[in-house]
Amino acid sequence: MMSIALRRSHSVVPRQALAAIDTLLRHHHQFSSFTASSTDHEVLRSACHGVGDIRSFSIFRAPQPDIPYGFQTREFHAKSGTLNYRASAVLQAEFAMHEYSSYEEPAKGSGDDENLEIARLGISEEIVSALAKRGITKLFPIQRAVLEPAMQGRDMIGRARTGTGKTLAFGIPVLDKIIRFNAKHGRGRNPLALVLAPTRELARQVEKEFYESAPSLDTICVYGGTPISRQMRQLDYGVDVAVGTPGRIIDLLNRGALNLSEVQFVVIDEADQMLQVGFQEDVERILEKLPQKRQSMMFSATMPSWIRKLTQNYLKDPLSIDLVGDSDQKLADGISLYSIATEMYGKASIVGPLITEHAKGGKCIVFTQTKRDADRLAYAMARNFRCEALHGDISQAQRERTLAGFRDGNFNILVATDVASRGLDIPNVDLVIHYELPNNSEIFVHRSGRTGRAGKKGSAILIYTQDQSRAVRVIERDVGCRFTELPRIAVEGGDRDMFGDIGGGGRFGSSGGMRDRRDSFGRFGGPGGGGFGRPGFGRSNGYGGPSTNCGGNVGGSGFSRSGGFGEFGGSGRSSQSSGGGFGDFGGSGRSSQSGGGFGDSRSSRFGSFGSFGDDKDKNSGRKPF
Ligand SMILES: Nc1ncnc2c1ncn2[C@@H]1O[C@H](COP(=O)(O)OP(=O)(O)OP(=O)(O)O)[C@@H](O)[C@H]1O
Repeated sequence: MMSIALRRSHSVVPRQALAAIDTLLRHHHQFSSFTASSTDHEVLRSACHGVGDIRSFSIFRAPQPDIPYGFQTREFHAKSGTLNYRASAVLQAEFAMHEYSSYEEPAKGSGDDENLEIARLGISEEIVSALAKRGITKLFPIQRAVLEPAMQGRDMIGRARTGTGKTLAFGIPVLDKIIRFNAKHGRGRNPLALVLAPTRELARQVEKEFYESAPSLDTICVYGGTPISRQMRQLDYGVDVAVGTPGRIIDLLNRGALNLSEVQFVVIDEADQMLQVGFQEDVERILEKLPQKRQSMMFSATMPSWIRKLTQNYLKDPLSIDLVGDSDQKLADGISLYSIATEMYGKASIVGPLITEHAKGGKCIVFTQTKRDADRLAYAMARNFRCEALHGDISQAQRERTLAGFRDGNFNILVATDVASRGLDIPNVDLVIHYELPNNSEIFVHRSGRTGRAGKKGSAILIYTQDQSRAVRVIERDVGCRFTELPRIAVEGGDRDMFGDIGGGGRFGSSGGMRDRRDSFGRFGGPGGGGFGRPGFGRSNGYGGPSTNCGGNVGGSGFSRSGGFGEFGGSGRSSQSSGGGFGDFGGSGRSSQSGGGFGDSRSSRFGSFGSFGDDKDKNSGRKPF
């Protein structure tokens, strides 16, 4: 109880005081003799005596009618434990089930529209007004479909097109139930809801959406790459909803910082991506730790066997809500699709003109396959555009800054790997460019779905080379779409200057300059320095397999780079010592394409385009982000 009360002080208490609070929290086991009837004041006093330094807390103001001790306190559900936390998980779950089964859907209005009006659906006033402030007054179809069964406590597995509001589909019922529960039983320390997301960015976004929809609730977002101590402290203060990536959640469980015994709602968002990023085991371990009596909801774009297994093992009589179904069209309606053919060496050069013509000054995301490509392309484009790269090798803090900058319009072009392809909700992205074909049709749908969100319009352009035409047809078939073919764009500088138009190919061929870019671009035949034979490089069949990233070690001279390629020419293996750097593109081991070397890595991926529609990235076993 005390620690929860202290949590609220975070925003008003100076750092020294927080340090003292931390000390206090570390010693809170000493206060287990406090009775349920202790007032906050008594608790604090006793606590301060407990650590022998009441002066540390002189910043706490005298009790005021509504803000005792200068910070808000948290009311508790039940007076059960020594620390005055709410009742046991079992009891609570019983409360919850009882309570939620009493939810009655309001009488249906006469028109469809009325049934979508959020204010008329019996949802907590707090949520209704928070959503209204954000301009959200009517439910989207997936939200309408989920609301009633979710309010009745049904487990479910849901699916809907990108950008159609899945987060609020599960968010509204979960938040509403917690608000009702807290109103009746007071608030507790351990989370009542747990949301698992496959990426940090997605977790943050879900938490933001939750927080903005029910500001009175305490939400926490936990993920790796950020100090765990802060998250532990926040958990100690008490939360209503925990959102996070499975890895960090396991870490917090192992440290005893996260107690899932009171979780009543669990949501697995983007469940199939959990599989792709290798979180299966963690997800299952977490699910094992949850109380049996709970409501489970899962959202997944596809149903690979692991998801089916999860559904069978962890969901009770789940309802399937599928707003995509076998419908041919898998993309949201507002997205116009274009394709454009180019030579491999000309790809980078046409990105600029495409952006100028189709994004019209608005936001654009360019998707590459590899982190290195994202860096190189962003670097090259930065000459003419405000643009940044986003991928998994960039530190978490920088990733967050980059996303915030993109959201806020500080720059308009994001060059990203598939780390940004799923779930990210960035308002008003006008254009998505598939600089390289995605590994499969699902990824195509997710990447394209970064535009045309929430009923808005947008465009997606797929850049392909002639020998990838078949793969383009496969996407059309799988996604149920048809690309409008754009006229080819003439590439200035011919095949010797693939980055010429956007970044100045000459720069990258030289041996000076930035390490990363220097070797990358030099390798690929920038006129200033690389210039080794594209054809030879292009025809290097059979490289690939478990390649390691060695580009950074390659020196600036064309000689060493071309030496590297020699290594790749048919060795089937790249290694750090080979000096080639081609390993960055860790392809499938099937390069069928001749032409620019840069292109080879990609063509290698799509040499195996038969993997379209599969669950897994079959290309290299490496994650693209
Ligand atoms: N009922 C609504 N009215 C207006 N806007 C909404 C509504 N519901 C959600 N939105 C907005 O629509 C956008 C897309 O929602 P969300 O990110 O939940 O989509 P999604 O279906 O999860 O997409 P993805 O499949 O790409 O993850 C968000 O900006 C969200 O705030």
